[in-house]
Amino acid sequence: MLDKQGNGASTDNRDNDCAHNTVERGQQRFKTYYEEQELVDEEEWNHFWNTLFVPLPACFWISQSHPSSTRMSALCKQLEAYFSSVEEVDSIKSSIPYPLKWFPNELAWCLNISRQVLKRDEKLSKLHDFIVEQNSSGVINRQEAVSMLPPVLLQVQPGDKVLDMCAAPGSKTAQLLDMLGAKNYSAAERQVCTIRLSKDIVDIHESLVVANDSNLKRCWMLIHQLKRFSCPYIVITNHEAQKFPVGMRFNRILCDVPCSGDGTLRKSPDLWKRWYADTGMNLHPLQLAILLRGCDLLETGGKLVYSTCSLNPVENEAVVAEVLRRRSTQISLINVDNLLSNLKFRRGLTSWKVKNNAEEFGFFTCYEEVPLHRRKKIPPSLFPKDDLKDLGIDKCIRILPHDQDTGGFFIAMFEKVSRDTQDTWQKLRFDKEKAYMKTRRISRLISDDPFERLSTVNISLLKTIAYFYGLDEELLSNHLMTRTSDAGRVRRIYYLSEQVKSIVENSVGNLDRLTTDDDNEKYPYRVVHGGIRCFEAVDCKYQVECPYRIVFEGAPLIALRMSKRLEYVEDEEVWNFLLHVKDVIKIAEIPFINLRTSLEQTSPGSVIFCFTNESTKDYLVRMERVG
Ligand SMILES: C[S@@+](CC[C@H](N)C(=O)[O-])C[C@H]1O[C@@H](n2cnc3c(N)ncnc32)[C@H](O)[C@@H]1O
Repeated sequence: MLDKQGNGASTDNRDNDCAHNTVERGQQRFKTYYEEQELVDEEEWNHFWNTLFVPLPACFWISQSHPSSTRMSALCKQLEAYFSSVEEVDSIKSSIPYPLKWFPNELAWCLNISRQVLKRDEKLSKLHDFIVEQNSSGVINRQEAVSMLPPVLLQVQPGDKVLDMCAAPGSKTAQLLDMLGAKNYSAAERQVCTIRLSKDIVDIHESLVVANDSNLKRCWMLIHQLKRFSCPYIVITNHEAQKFPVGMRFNRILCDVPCSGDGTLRKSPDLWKRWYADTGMNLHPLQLAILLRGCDLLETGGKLVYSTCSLNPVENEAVVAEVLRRRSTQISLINVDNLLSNLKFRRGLTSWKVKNNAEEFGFFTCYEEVPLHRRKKIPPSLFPKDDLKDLGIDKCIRILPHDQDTGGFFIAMFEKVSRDTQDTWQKLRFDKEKAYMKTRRISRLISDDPFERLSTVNISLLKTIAYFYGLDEELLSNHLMTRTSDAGRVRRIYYLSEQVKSIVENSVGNLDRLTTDDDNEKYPYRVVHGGIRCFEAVDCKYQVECPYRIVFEGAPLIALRMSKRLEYVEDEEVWNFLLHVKDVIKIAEIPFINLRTSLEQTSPGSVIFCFTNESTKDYLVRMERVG
């Protein structure tokens, strides 16, 4: 291993220790590369370098959409005060929580202690258990501090159309959904089937969040991560972001591209042995293509955040500068200083060198130095040019690990200042047609069950549900969809907002119904998931009028519109009683006469109780009468 000064430190078994050697070589490559880039001043180097070997503090953000968020914020402040007053125990003293000053409303906190120590130190076991519990119940979300920055900058508002181009595993999408006001239901709430009746869910339908990732398995991770937000306006798509279908425009785009990730070396020291300058260079064309497509998908006046957890200028400034050149009349960089007061950051670099991989310690300073036979692999866009100041590259920001005890990160924020030029538009149309033809060819290979309107697949089922729950037939007809065209095989029924519906109706599975010459912007999306599940089939052993129950996620949305099987309850005792019902209870054993009578008069199927008492207001309980 290198010592903290970056010199080779000898260990007795070094020659035999292959793993150590590979780590050491990675560290040496990193050191040579970034010293050459003059990422930090010479006198700062040791501080920067040493920090890379210190584990990261544990950080989390508090979900503002969670009913316990106010309580949690207050608790963090109390903990801060309490820990500050404890004197004798070092591990406790050093774990004083502190709020991230740049995060709005003091909703993000760090403990001055790594996750590993928090796990191991017995004195901190209660704190550790508490954090794990709060994390699994969705009140807090553990995330590296710098990785919380892009959603903070995007400042999404209800009504926004948001695209997260490389979204998996979804920590930033979760933050975006939380900011949009999507309701976040805790595991505990799920267990007891209690949910908040959220009136604003009606008003936020106009929002749209498309979470995309090119890796299908990681799209499934996205579904898992995001399902705690009961949200009719989310779509998860599976595209290479650089080829994301053009047509629909977004006013907020997150472009958190795949990168070499050397800003995460503190969290994942394993990366040292895989650290090569080539990684960043090889990713540069993909990052450039994704960002270009992002800019093309942006509405005029819309904002896009480009981010990487890499320190490497070829993945950062070089990509941003090239996009500014190629879309010079349409986009510009935004100065983020005012949005991030209290955050220490460095301005975008205006000079860097490109690694010459033919030589161990060689660098090119300009494109002209690249031999002709290697120019195919080393594009000119990797190099700094004289125009960087004019392009405003200093508006990009780089967060260095030693400045405030974080990981490394890079961010550039763009605004679309004018519409696409005719040229860009022609090219996009061409891309679109190519994508359409290609998707047509491969569509038979994709086992993608298309979304179908329930009204088309099985209108009598729709009518049964509408009648049974007292729901408006027209509303259901407009929003309910299922993923089969076989009337007899409908198991899950989803509620999709208008915009989500229009996306899924343009999906690969519906390809045969699309045409490219349609001015209505038809293009095939590959939809993995959309909207919110509301009903599912039950295989009943007893007689039911409607064999479809209301599922947990969809209940707040559906309950608001039900005129049957919905009871308002004031008595707080009933609430406490229902919370503690385990599994099945006999109606005759219910100690509350009103509740008992009401259930006796209700036929089998889902029933929803809404609570009106001050302390339980806006919560509801979903129960099944099973016989
Ligand atoms: C840096 S991670 C994104 C992290 C994510 N934004 C979050 O906060 O949880 C990059 C993601 O990009 C995906 N990816 C890689 N190449 C892609 C491409 N061409 N188009 C879209 N996604 C891609 C990877 O599967 C990976 O999930």
